[in-house]
Amino acid sequence: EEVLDQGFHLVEIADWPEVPLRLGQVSGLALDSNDNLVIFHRGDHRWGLHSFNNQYIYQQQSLGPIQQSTILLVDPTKGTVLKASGRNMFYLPHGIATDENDNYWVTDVALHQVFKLGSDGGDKPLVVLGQAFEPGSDTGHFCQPTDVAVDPLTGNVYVSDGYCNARILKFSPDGKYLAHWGAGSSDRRKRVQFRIPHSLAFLPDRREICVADRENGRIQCFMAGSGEFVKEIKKEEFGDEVFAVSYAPVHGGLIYAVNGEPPFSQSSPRGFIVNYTTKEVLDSFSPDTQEFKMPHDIVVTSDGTVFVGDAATDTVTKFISSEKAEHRSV
Ligand SMILES: O=C(N[C@@H](O)C(=O)O)c1ccccc1
Repeated sequence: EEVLDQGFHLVEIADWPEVPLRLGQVSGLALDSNDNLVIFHRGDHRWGLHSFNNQYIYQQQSLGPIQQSTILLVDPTKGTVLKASGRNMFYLPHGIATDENDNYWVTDVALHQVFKLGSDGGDKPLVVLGQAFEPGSDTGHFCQPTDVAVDPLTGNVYVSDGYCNARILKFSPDGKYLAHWGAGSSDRRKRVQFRIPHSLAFLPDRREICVADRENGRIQCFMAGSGEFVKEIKKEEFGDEVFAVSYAPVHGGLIYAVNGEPPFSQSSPRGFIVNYTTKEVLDSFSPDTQEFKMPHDIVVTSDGTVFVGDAATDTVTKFISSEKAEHRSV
């Protein structure tokens, strides 16, 4: 029978960007207050099997920081670079988020640090959290922190920490430690043992923070104020790993996610749109031109345009809903 088409089917815009962006590993994506795309990439640095020793100490410090601009502000329609920054600061970029004033919050897994950068593109950070190149698990250290999300109402900052910790921390807008939960959670009822909390999404209409609990192949959502567990979204379609999560406060709340390559890679990773309330998978999508290899972050604009950054193909792919695609002037 004709499946009710709620217009959630996403199709790739193959002619975006108009000019190649010459990216390194794309680790993080964000949107600014004008729905411009922010890309956080690794230039000529790559995260490989020998990047860290077994104490999580970065082994390539001698390479120095990435000399290319690691933060690109990109026009969502053309793909042209509006502003480039983040030179000579980072070693292994990972997550990025914007706050209400279009400041950037970023994480670097080699530095084990979190930075707040002014939107003027100045390279002197406004806030630095953690100790350079020093992994740790107290409130002044991170271990390969993966992402940041900002509560637009309070300005509070959430950090998912990380590959070698298993927790979410909460800071004030100026970087004061407020709370954390995760491994050893205070919420005994719902053990929240994360296995690589890899990506964060703030839900402004629900005042929740959701995390892509990567190796558990699930998304978990918590009350932003208390850290109290709210719900878990774990779908057969996700397979073993969920790499990133994003959210649109429309149609009752839509969760966007990308998964990891299934074992023995019989199929390629995909993007998913899930109804937050019913947990129903409304659509799954992948590029027509080049299959996803390691889709690493995903963002959705206010008009439903989706961007996915891939840390293995070094690309960003743009998708719009098929109904919009039909009306595109060619
Ligand atoms: O997960 C990994 N990488 C990606 O998430 C990333 O590049 O952020 C990774 C893990 C171990 C060794 C090498 C890479």
